Formats: sequence, structure tokens, C-alpha cells
Amino acid sequence: MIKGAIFDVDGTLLDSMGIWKDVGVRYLNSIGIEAEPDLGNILFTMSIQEGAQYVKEHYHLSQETDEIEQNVLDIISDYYKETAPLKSGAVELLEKLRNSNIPMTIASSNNKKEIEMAFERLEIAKYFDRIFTCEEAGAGKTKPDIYLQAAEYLGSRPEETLVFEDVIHAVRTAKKAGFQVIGIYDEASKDDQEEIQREADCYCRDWRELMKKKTALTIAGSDSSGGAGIQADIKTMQANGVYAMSAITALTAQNTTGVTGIMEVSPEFLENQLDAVITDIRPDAVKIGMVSSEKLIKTISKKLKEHHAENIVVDPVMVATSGSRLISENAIETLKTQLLPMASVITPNIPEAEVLAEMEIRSEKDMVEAAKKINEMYHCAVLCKGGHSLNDANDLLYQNGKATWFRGKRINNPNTHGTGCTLSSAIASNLAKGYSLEESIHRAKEYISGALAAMLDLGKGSGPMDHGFEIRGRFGI
Ligand SMILES: Nc1ncnc2c1ncn2[C@@H]1O[C@H](COP(=O)(O)OP(=O)(O)O)[C@@H](O)[C@H]1O
Ligand SMILES: Cc1ncc(COP(=O)(O)O)c(N)n1
Repeated sequence: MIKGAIFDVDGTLLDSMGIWKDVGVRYLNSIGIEAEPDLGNILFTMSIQEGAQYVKEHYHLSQETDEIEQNVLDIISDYYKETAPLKSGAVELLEKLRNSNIPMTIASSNNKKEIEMAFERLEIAKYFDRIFTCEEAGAGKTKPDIYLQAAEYLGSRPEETLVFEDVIHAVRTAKKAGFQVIGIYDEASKDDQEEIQREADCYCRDWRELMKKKTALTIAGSDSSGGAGIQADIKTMQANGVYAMSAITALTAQNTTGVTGIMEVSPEFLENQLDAVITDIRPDAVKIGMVSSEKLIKTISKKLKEHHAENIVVDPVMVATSGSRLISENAIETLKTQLLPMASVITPNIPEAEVLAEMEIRSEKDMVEAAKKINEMYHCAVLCKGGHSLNDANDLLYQNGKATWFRGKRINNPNTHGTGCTLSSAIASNLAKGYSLEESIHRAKEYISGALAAMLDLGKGSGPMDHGFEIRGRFGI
């Protein structure tokens, strides 16, 4: 879970990088000299002292370098005091983090006075308890010191802390130190954009893009008792901060004790639903749950390819917690060949992993072997859930030749109807928000643990969880 946020200033919160390119020209203009066209770029990589030396020599100035330096510093200072603008969407982002009770600090290579003056004028000083500068930290942003000091102050570990940055060396340093890094585009570092995108956990063109409501689509069956299927998915997506949409594959007459009827939709009607949704509100992620027949699976595969859907999470639902079968025997083969290769991740429980890997699973070692086998056969990341059968809360992710355990605390709650649907929808929601797969799983496990720990107790069988355990507010009372 995110417990703190650290912001860079220039190029991240403020659209101020331009002054560093412009200051030499402004200085020369102030003493009546016209600058060469490329002066901004020449001075950009120099320190202020080096720059002062350069203009003194190049323009044969009579002023001493100390005086030039001071004049340049005054121009910069006035710029922060009077002009430096905010990047669009920055205030909305700060407001959102503050409403989520996430403490924030600044980590900047600039000096404190300038930042304070600009923040005062822009009325954003109230969001930050403290400003950390490289000067005070004793190292620039090629070293992690400033981020580590800021995180210590916030009381959060690096992996629980967001770092917002716009330059590649800072992104790299924070990432290497274990922080979750959000990269943002800035004109001044436009040549490094591809690299920033590759190295950061999440990247955006501007803060408005990050703030835009993310969307997720569930393609699954309806559970009339509301604890699994479409209903669990929508509740989970809502609780995980994304806008939820649905395409229903089947109606089930179901409660906590079992399934008494299944009525599939026709492939044409499923196609109709998918077209209607995707052509209007494009989903940032898609979760696929119960799909009982071959024809429906083929329809989904065709439509998702046609619409170039991304972030697809496949929960290969075969049997409900209550024991009822939810997919026909011959559809399993189609599921394997048509849906698994499209998935960013698939989330089989142990019995499902046994079917997909064609082997028995009796130990954690078997889980790794089965996940590896499925990954190699269908080229998708595999999250094999420990679930009820083996160890309850420990799940294994296999991707890119690497096995990673997500160890959860077992919660003593017999009401586990819909846990698989909930976990896969939470993962899809997190992928939609731009988190990496590992972070998406980590967050999804925290969510499901909270929903189980809320100890809702409804129905005569294995009951549903409280998906809204984190949704508070005046309408909840
Ligand atoms: N008692 C429990 N305590 C904590 N986590 C659990 C518990 N039971 C299941 N989980 C977690 O819930 C998620 C869903 O797993 P599982 O119950 O195996 O799925 P399915 O419903 O598909 O069988 C997994 O992340 C699993 O580790
Ligand atoms: C419509 C529908 N879809 C999926 C499940 C699986 O539920 P669980 O998550 O408990 O395995 C279910 N019981 N009903």
C-alpha cells in the first residue's frame, strides 16, 4: 500500500525548466546585448558559475563573474517569485493524494527559497510538510540519499512510497533504491522519454492523463447471490477506484450453497455487448471470468483482438467454491488455445492449474512446476493461487522465467465465495491504473485480505465477502 509521496519540483510540479534555458538570454537582454540563437542549449548543461564565465568571455563583458552570477540568480529568483507556472493537473493530483491521507514531501535539486516563494504564490505550500534539497542531503539525484531521507521523514519504506520525477537519472536512482516511480513528460527532457517510460513503474504525458478515471471491463457470468461473478467484479472495481463495465456471458441461479441453473447468452448477444461497450468507453483493462462454452470463448477472443484490448486478466473459472461446474469439458481446450495466449496474466486456483498443466499439485514445489509449464505452453504470466486446497493465502507468480511468491496472512473466515473473482478483478483494476503486474497482485492481495477480514457472515453456505470494507463516507451510514 502507498504510504507516502515524494515530488520533484522543476519539470514535475512546475513547468519551470524553460527558465534554465532562458536565463542567459534574459540576462544579456537586460544589459542590452542580443544573445546567439543557441545560447540556451549551450548554458543548459553548465553550472551557474560556468555559465557566468562563458558569457563573460564570449560577449567580452566588463562585469566580474561574481556580479554576473548574482544578476542571473536574481533573474531566476524573480521568475520563481512571480511567474513559474504549475503543470496542468498538478493541483488535482495533490488534492487527490491529500484526500487519501498520503503525506507528501519535496525532493529537489533547486534551492529552498525559490521553491517556497513559488509554492506560496501558487498556494500549494499547504500540501507539503517539508522540503528536502540535494544541498542539504549532501548529494545530487544520482545518489538515493535525498529520497531515503524524505521517505524516513514520511515514515514509509521505499516500496510503499511514490516518487514523481521527470528526468531519467532521477527516475533511475529512485527505482534502484526500491521506490515506486511515476515518470512524467517534460519538454526539457523530451529526448529521454522512451527510456523514462521503460524505467518508471508508471508514465504519463501530463498529470491530467494520470488523473483521468481509469476503466475496467468484466466479461463474466452473473451470480444472483451477488458474491461472485459480475457482481463481485463490479464491486471490486468500484472499491479499487476504477469505473466498472460488464459484458455478461451467462445468468446463474446461485446462492451460497450452490448453483441451481445456468442460462448462457448467445454468442451474437455477447458480441453485441462487447461492441457496445468497447466502441464507446474503451476499457483500460479487461477481466474474463466464467465463460461456459466454446462459441462464447471464440467470440471473446475475436472481439478483444479486433479492439486491441490490453491488460487482460483471465480467471479460468471451472468449478465454483460450492462445487458446481461452470465450464463444459470441450470448452477447456478452446480456453487454453484462444484466451490464455492473449492474457497479461491468468489466475488459476490449484484444481484449475492441475487441468491446465496436466499434472497433480501437492506441494509448493508442484505449484512452481505447474505455473512454469503453463507459462511455457501459453506464453502468459501465471498466478497460481494457493487458495483453499494447499496453503490458503500464498500465491505464486511465474513470468519471464522467474517465480515470485506472494505470501498472504491466512484469515480464519469460512466465507470465501467469490475470492477468485475478486482477486482477478482487483488485479485488473490495478493494471488499469498503470501499476506493474507485481504491484497489481500485491495490492490485490491486500484488498482481498481486507475484504475477508471484515468477516461478513451471510447465507447458509460459504458466504460472500464485504467488498465495500474500505468505502466510507456519509452515504455509507
Ligand atoms: N482464508 C484466506 N485467507 C487469506 N487469503 C485467502 C484465504 N482464502 C483464499 N485467499 C486468497 O484469495 C485469493 C483467491 O484464491 P482462491 O480462494 O484459491 O481462488 P478461487 O476462488 O478461484 O478458488 C488468493 O489470493 C488466495 O491466496
Ligand atoms: C457466475 C460465477 N462466476 C464465477 C464463480 C466462481 O466463484 P469463486 O470466485 O468462488 O471461485 C461463481 N461461483 N459464479
